[in-house]
Amino acid sequence: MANVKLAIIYYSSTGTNYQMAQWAEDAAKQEGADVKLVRVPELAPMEAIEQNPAWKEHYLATKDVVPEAKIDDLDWADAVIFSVPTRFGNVPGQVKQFMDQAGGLWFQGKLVNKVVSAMTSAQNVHGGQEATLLNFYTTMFHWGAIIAAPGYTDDAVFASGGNPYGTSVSVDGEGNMKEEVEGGVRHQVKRTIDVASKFIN
Ligand SMILES: Cc1cc2nc3c(=O)[nH]c(=O)nc-3n(C[C@H](O)[C@H](O)[C@H](O)COP(=O)(O)O)c2cc1C
Repeated sequence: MANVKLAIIYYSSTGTNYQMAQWAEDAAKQEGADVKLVRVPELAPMEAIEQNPAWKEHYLATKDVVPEAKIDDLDWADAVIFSVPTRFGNVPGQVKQFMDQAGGLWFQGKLVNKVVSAMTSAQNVHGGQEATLLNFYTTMFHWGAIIAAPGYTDDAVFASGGNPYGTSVSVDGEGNMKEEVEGGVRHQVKRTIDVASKFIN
């Protein structure tokens, strides 16, 4: 039985989605998947990043440590976990720019049947987490991808706030997560790998 090739593609300004992506990486390794953890390239000018100390600190801490996501990672992967923060109920421009480069793969039909699942964060408890995930999944419909949303398939979903579209968390002004969502992340990854394994073997 071949291992599922799982790309974990995240964007994070201040570390929340990086933490979620790291939990996802650990869970995927425990499931025996071939895992790539990659970050969506930063597009903001350094002057903007420097105005937010938390953003600057996270950017400098990860820029030479975590490989940048490449469109080839989408081609390589059987399954993809995305983790992206909420920007006014949608994905950050950095993520949109990355996804917009997938046109070539899409045209060749190479995104069909990718098994995908997404996670997010926002500052407020009701800050648009569900909207961000639904807006993101619209692109997945266009790919012909198979969305392995958590639904209510495990107690870990309820314990993580009960978002059936994908694990989501809220963060306070200091960047601390307000809910315990690690269990939800781990369940979402396991479910994504389980679904993907049905397509590759
Ligand atoms: C331009 C911008 C728009 C944002 N919009 C929202 C929003 O609509 N609702 C909300 O609760 N938080 C909003 N946030 C807060 C981010 O979602 C939050 O900082 C992010 O989830 C933290 O994730 P990170 O640490 O991985 O960057 C916004 C932040 C920025 C910079």
